[in-house]
Amino acid sequence: MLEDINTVIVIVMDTRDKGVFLTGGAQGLGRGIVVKLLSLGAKVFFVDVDVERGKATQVELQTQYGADVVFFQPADVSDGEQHKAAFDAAVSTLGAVEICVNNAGIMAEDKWEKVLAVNAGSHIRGSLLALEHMRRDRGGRGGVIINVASLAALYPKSICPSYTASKHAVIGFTTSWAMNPDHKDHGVRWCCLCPATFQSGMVDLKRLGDLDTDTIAEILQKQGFVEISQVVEGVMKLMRDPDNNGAILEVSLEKGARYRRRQVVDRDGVSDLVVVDTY
Ligand SMILES: NC(=O)C1=CN([C@@H]2O[C@H](COP(=O)(O)OP(=O)(O)OC[C@H]3O[C@@H](n4cnc5c(N)ncnc54)[C@H](O)[C@@H]3O)[C@@H](O)[C@H]2O)C=CC1
Ligand SMILES: CCCCCC(=O)/C=C/[C@H]1C=CC(=O)[C@@H]1CCCCCCC(=O)O
Repeated sequence: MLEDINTVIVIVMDTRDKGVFLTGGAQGLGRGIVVKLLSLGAKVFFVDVDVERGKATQVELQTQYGADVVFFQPADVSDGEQHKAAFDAAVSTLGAVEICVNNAGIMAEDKWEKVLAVNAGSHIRGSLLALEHMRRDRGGRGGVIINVASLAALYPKSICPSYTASKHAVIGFTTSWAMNPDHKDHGVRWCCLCPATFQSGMVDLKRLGDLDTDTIAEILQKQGFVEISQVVEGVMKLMRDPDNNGAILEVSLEKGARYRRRQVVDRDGVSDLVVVDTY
């Protein structure tokens, strides 16, 4: 029992008064993460391209948690200027950003350039903005960057190749920065989240382009959905676990939350990174 109480205290202290910047917070997983962080005492600045839904979410959450702890700014994060302006506004509003969650994403195989710009481009830009601001060797406070990828980042998915490519890019970028030789001086942890399918605005078969929606609906029905609350807990685990720089956390219905390790192996004198199983 005492152990349980201590655990709760550690979690609360970890996020209380921390400044959070999150993309795609108006609905779905992003909104779930915002709500959880507010309930743990963090201050959250979120952006979304869906202005109406973003404003409604802000009003609802300000009523529940207070007008001085949650802020919304409309921004299309596939546009570099809008994204940077929003990040800068978050820093001046919150004082500092210590947690950055790059979450905004789309599934639209008939618009592959947009898919890459949002799912990969905005995660890369958001991470670089956050690193520059957070890094201790340049006067920042350190922090954690969480990039929302997908199980589709770890396997090929024949029904959504562009989406899958965008998510593979997120893993490659995030784990590469985690291996930076100056990482300890930066004081910034790099993490990836790889959830299985969950019910959200994205699971709208009309948005998958020309694909056979009946087949996909059948696959999804058979696979089942992980709960958003389980995925949010995965994000909290990534934030809390102190020694998980470079972590890839998978969250699935069958296996729950489990880390996947990438390891450096030496094959014939050539160093290589491979995904190995869980720990
Ligand atoms: N729903 C699922 O089954 C899974 C989703 N994911 C990932 O989780 C993340 C969140 O997705 P969901 O909550 O499912 O989707 P969602 O569609 O419910 O929410 C995504 C939010 O991102 C916003 N957004 C989209 N493009 C944007 C842009 N250019 N600028 C700013 N905001 C933008 C949307 O307006 C929306 O509010 C995405 O990165 C997605 O790829 C990962 C695995 C499974
Ligand atoms: C097990 C695949 C995990 C992919 C999860 C994801 O990032 C996106 C999920 C979906 C969003 C809208 C959809 O319709 C999604 C499902 C498409 C993936 C179906 C995978 C079927 C397969 O295993 O090949």
